[in-house]
Amino acid sequence: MNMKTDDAIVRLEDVHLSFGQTEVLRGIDLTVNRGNAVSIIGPSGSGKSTILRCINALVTPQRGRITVGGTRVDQLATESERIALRKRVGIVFQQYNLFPHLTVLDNIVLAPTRILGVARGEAEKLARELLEKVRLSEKASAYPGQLSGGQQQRVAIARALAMKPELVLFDEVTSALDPETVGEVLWVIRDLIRDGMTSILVTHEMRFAEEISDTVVFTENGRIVDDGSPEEIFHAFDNPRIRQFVGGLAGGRGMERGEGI
Ligand SMILES: Nc1ncnc2c1ncn2[C@@H]1O[C@H](COP(=O)(O)OP(=O)(O)OP(=O)(O)O)[C@@H](O)[C@H]1O
Repeated sequence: MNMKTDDAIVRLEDVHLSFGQTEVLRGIDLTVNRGNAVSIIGPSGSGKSTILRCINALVTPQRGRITVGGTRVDQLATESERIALRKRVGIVFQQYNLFPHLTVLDNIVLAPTRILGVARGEAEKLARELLEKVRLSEKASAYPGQLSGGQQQRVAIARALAMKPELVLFDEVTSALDPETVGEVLWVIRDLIRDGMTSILVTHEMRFAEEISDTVVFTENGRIVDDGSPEEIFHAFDNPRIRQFVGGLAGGRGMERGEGI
């Protein structure tokens, strides 16, 4: 059992964000406590990925407050402040973006040595521990092109963890994978969450979200229209929109992308 505590590590308050004329976030309030896992679900284009990008200072909202571990993310003024934040907040994307000319080990060692100034030997030791954690010890000397999509994504997760982040954001990390490699990536994430890693996940994998989340948040049209325990969101079905959305996903993979909703 994880040690769950009540202290918030992430807090979004009335966050509004537009790209040009398009209002993408329309007043998001979200609190994530240390050691918890929060899944964000909802139709395509509802703003899920944008919420993660706000937390990681990849985009800046026009209105509202975002706090990560005491830092006002919405007020970061310089790129070096944003980089400092990103050392503490890992993010894993749908596309793994590993360096193809570097071995798996070197991909993981790169950021701790270059950005944090960790000694090579120490960074390598941690990288090997992380490879064990993501069940890829035997691939340390391989190049990304020699790995399956699922294996590359697990390396990308190890790379994020090598920075020893306070929390990790997972942005649809299995959406680009072959169905047979999705499970191995989800197992790794589940292990991390069980170990107490604070995590926010945008996912279309409903069963996974149900299994691993402390809280599930449902977004639509840039708003959080419901949130609660997995039991409340997936089974109580007070909200007909969620019932329709989750029910629709049972219809096939196309529906998982939110099509036809
Ligand atoms: N950089 C950008 N410039 C302009 N519009 C953007 C940008 N990023 C996202 N959008 C738009 O913002 C809206 C929300 O996008 P977002 O990726 O957050 O949705 P999502 O809920 O994660 O969708 P999906 O499940 O399809 O990934 C979409 O209409 C998208 O086209």
